[in-house]
Amino acid sequence: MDTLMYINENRVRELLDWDKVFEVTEKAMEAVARNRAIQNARSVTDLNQSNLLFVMPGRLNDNDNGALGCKIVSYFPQNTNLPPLMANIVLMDDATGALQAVIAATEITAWRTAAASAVATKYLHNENNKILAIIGAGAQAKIHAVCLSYFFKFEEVRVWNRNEERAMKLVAELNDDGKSKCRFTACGSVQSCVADADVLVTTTGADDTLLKLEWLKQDVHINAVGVSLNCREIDDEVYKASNVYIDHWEGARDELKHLLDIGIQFKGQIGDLICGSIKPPSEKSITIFESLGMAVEDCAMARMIYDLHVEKSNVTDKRVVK
Ligand SMILES: NC(=O)C1=CN([C@@H]2O[C@H](COP(=O)(O)OP(=O)(O)OC[C@H]3O[C@@H](n4cnc5c(N)ncnc54)[C@H](O)[C@@H]3O)[C@@H](O)[C@H]2O)C=CC1
Ligand SMILES: O=C([O-])C1=[NH+]CCC1
Repeated sequence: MDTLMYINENRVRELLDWDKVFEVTEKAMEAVARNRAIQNARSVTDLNQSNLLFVMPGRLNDNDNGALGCKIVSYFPQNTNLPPLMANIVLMDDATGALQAVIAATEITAWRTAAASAVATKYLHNENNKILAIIGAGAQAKIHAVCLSYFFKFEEVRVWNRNEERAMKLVAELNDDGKSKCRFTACGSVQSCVADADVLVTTTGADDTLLKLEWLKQDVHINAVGVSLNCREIDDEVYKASNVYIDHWEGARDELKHLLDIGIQFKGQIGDLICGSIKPPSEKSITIFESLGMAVEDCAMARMIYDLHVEKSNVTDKRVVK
């Protein structure tokens, strides 16, 4: 009988660990700069100007984390009983292209996106990180609060959301969790949230501008995570005053045309910083990591989860479709 190996969200959650996810994500970002990754610009299907379908194929050439895979992500922002963003990865045998497993990737997407921001923060703003400001209070906001407070010594993590109640609910949850020593607070305005912030994360994908240059510290690092067809959550003046980094050129040329159109020249990929082929700015300046998300990060994560699952479950027959 044919059997399909499906690794579900609960099992994926059991196997995730921040140090490992950071290592795998950093290696995938580095592999992009070393030309050991294949990923074209992804396909983004506009279902109705709000709901989106992303198809993200990639291949990562790496002894430990190498993989061939394709992630399919749906983003239905109005979902209430289901997560707005849901994803699955089809993992294939690198040598033959045969199907190996289908892996639930909603958690993977959250974790590797936050880990990519942590990697970017490590290379662009590794010191004096006291205040973290997060714009938005959805899945990405929550996972960034958890991840960045795990890797950096923030004293305070502030959250702003257009619906303040949701921000208050999220910070109550984070404070109750007790895993982090820092204080989580909700703010009534974007301006009060970002004032004096050392690191900032934007997670709304809003098509109206939320973030103004005059509110920001002169050397704040921004992880710009929101992605939508018309994402404008950061004002053009902020980009013009900043050193802007990307995760991969193929995606940036396709999905960040609006920034190229206003004359922004990207300084390079985060992987280039990891390899040392480019250096972070020597002068005090605002830095932005314009995160789109990469298929090869998902390939690396899928390989990690598959290997851990097989090892820990004593799976003897690794073939999926017989
Ligand atoms: N860079 C990357 O690798 C990834 C980026 N994303 C993007 O991150 C964003 C957030 O994803 P999730 O947290 O899963 O979504 P979510 O739906 O759980 O959270 C979105 C948050 O943004 C707020 N928001 C939405 N529209 C807004 C507006 N016009 N003004 C102010 N606030 C607004 C919502 O109130 C909510 O707090 C999306 O744009 C998604 O496409 C998601 C996964 C990976
Ligand atoms: O990389 C990713 O998975 C996504 N980026 C934007 C929405 C989903």
